[in-house]
Amino acid sequence: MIFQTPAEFARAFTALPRLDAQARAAAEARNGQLTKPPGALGRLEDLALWYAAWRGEARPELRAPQILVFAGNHGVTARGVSAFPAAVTAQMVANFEAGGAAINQLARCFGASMSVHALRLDEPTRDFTSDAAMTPAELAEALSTGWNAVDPHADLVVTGEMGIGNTTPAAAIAAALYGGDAASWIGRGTGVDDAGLLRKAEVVGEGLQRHAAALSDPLEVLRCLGGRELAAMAGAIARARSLSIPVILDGFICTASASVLERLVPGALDHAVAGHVSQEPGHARLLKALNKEPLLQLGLRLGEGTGAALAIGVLQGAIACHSGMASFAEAGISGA
Ligand SMILES: Cc1cc2ncn([C@H]3O[C@H](COP(=O)(O)O)[C@@H](O)[C@H]3O)c2cc1C
Ligand SMILES: O=C(O)c1cccnc1
Repeated sequence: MIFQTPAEFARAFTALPRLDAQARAAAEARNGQLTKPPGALGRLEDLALWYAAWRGEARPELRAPQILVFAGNHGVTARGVSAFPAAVTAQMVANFEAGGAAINQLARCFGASMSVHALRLDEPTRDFTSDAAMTPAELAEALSTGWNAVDPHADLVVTGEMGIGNTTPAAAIAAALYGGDAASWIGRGTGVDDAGLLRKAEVVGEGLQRHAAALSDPLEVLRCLGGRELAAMAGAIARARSLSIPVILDGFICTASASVLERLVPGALDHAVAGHVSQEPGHARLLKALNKEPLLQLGLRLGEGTGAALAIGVLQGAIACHSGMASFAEAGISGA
């Protein structure tokens, strides 16, 4: 599907499939019989039930996790908002393709397929303090790239990103969607110093002011303040929902992209869990706003999908226990 306009995307992202309540009930009944004290596997139990409900199976398996890494460049880097030069985005894409990045190692660890999608790296989005980051056609193209990248046969999707400067648009999107001043949503990203932090707050504040009239529409928030890789992540997460494929969200940037969908259609992220909470201070705040409890807290501040990839391991464990354990009756074990 190629969306010509953001409105076409919005039309495709309506009448979303719901979780399978029957499968969930059957999975819950099964969970109650397994050879452990009730609730002893803690959040792993909730995780297995969530996965079963979205896969429509009482005893699901996780066979084909798909990691999608989207890359984009940002005009706002001219404002000195990152500790690294914009050229690093393309250099890291080459590193992903050569298998040398953190996400490559984690994808291999957890048996996930991984693909990298560079979005017009030689055409950075416009600096959002002076102009909308993208035209409607550019936004539609990036949403389409993400939408089409999802393998309909995948049974789990993780979206990651690479884009020097992109903690700044992520903060701007979060502020536009959930309110609060710019300073409360920014963080050090790749490691900017105190002066860099002040610049980021200023830049986000200017962007919010510049586009104030447009910010009641979530797709306009994404178009005016976002970036191509953020839009592609939103497109992929939306497509996964339309296919009832569960999603693990990564860090601040991924979660900011996903928030656009939740604002567009309340409940749009019911098929998604938060893989981790990153060091970027806005991330914990955004997860609270979305009412999502992160699975891991490891002090990561990398992106690329790394935190979500690690959480694939947790989900694998949850599903292995749920679907593989014996019941009390099968094992001949006495109940409480
Ligand atoms: C070598 C390198 C690899 C990365 N992988 C992810 N990021 C992360 O850092 C960037 C966001 O931080 P900021 O807004 O401060 O630029 C994004 O590219 C993100 O994916 C990286 C950054 C660098 C330098
Ligand atoms: O939370 C994230 O995803 C993140 C934080 C810092 C840099 N890159 C990504």
